Amino acid sequence: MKVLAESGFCPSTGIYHSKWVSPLLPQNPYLSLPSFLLSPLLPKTLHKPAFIDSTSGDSVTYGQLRSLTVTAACTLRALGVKRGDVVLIVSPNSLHFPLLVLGVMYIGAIFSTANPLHTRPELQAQIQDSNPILILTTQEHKPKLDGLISGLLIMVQTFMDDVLNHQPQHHTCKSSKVVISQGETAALMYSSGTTGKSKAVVCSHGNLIAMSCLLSHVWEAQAHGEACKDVYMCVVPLFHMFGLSIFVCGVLAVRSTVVIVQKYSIEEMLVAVEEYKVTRLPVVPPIIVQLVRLRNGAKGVELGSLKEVICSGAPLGKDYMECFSKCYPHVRLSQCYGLTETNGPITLCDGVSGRLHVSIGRLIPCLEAKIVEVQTGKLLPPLKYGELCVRGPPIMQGYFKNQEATSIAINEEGWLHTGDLCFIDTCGLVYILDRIKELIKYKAYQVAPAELEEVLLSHPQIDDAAVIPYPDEEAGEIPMACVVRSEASKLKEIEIINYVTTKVAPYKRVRKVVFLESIPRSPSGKILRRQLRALSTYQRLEISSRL
Ligand SMILES: CC(C)(COP(=O)(O)OP(=O)(O)OC[C@H]1O[C@@H](n2cnc3c(N)ncnc32)[C@H](O)[C@@H]1OP(=O)(O)O)[C@@H](O)C(=O)NCCC(=O)NCCSC(=O)/C=C/c1ccc(O)cc1
Repeated sequence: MKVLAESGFCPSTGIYHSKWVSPLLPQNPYLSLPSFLLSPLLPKTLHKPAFIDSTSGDSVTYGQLRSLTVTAACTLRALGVKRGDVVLIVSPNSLHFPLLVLGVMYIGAIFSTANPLHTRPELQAQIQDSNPILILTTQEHKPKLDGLISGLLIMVQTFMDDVLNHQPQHHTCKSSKVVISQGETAALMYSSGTTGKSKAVVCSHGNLIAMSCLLSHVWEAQAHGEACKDVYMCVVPLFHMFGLSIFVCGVLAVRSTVVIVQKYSIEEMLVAVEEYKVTRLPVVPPIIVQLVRLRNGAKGVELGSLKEVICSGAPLGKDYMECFSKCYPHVRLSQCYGLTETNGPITLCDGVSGRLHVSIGRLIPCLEAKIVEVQTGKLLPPLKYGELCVRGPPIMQGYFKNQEATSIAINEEGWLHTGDLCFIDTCGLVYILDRIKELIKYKAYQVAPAELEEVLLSHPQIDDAAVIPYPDEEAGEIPMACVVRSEASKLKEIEIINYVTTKVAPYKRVRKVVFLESIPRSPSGKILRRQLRALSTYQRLEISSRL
């Protein structure tokens, strides 16, 4: 088997291999994510802050994180949470969030999250699917959850008060430590996948341990063994995989510090970057857009400590990349790419510079990729584009209780379909051209058209509907509804927008409507989304010619 050194492509198998030497992943089959991340702590790490709250300045050191994880685990046990039980967290970012993740996983329970902006019916659907025994939430979000669960509903603050009050007893808890195998489920993280409604991704301890090791391997190489000196800022949600993988798996593995921002605003972020001398800032494209606008608005932001801004979660326009580099010449802008289904980033820009930053980087160690021609299934060599499929240790176990969706996403050989149209160049750099999957990305949040179509069809005056992405400078894309009104209906755009608004989380709102005679469908009834997207392009041309 001959692998081409530059691209990592093997012509005889059609597989692309990571160019990184694979680090040895932990071989012990009985290892949990918390034990892997926190067991061996050097004396100098014990007193180093792992997490800092940007507003209050409160912090949790690595030593405290370890002991509080054990106490949180004991407190959960005392509440009746057992191995295999699901614990759902409905909370925005906070200093306690990572501790809750680790505490739940420490006793072999399963950690799950929901966006706190979800409506009561959206939360109810998720609760019915994962059946949590305990929900931890905040006062603000409690009313939406009251009565939805037969188990316990506890405030994060109350839970934390309990944890902090019981700390001295943690030795008794330690003695009852559970032996957890790498194959056990650690988390259920919801994702729309390539099609349909939200589904729970089953993440094993082994998946998350692999992600931690692989991120740490690349970051250490990039920082010449001094990755612990970096200070990260967390402005993206920890309840999604992008945030969770970077700020819990990656950062703890390299023993860096994370400054957590509870509620994002560009002003708060910039003040905190300066105050805490942040060096690496993972963001999503709308934040880059805001940073560029701010600089163009001549506000004096220097971001002197910042070395790298890492953008992911949705496509970043080339123009904005160029503007950003002009506005902030001392800051390297790089991209990375991953899915909830890959448990975090699977490509990283490891120091690429110049024009190459339009690439999403190279495959992380231990990852294999294929570029598959969509029509024929043929495997393609460098510079030819097709669907990116990936295989390796961080790839999910499957979708929870959903064999059908799992077998569509992952084939028998373990290849995950990403639903993204990509090519890999002769140097092994990966580029995304387009999305084959149905997803819409509003501010890098996933919006599943099928979910909004169901809401639209529930309106008595709507006969048929389809939802497609419509480009938007600030949000990346907005959901646009194509609607067929029932006969004699005079339903207006604003009425439809308001109707959907009452039923879904704010980021899923339909923000534009067009009325059609019919929705183009295949003979089997499938919406022909490409045709509709062409129509949306036509609409834009029409609008701009009228301006
Ligand atoms: C920081 C952002 C960019 C901006 O925040 P924002 O502008 O303050 O707004 P929000 O997003 O918090 O809120 C959305 C909407 O809800 C509204 N909202 C707010 N709270 C309220 C309220 N209490 N009442 C009613 N309305 C409200 C808010 O005003 C806003 O409305 P609008 O202005 O119309 O957009 C935020 O959108 C954000 O964090 N986006 C990132 C999302 C994200 O993490 N995506 C990744 C998903 S996981 C995944 O798919 C991939 C995994 C992955 C893995 C590895 C990788 O490398 C890459 C990816």
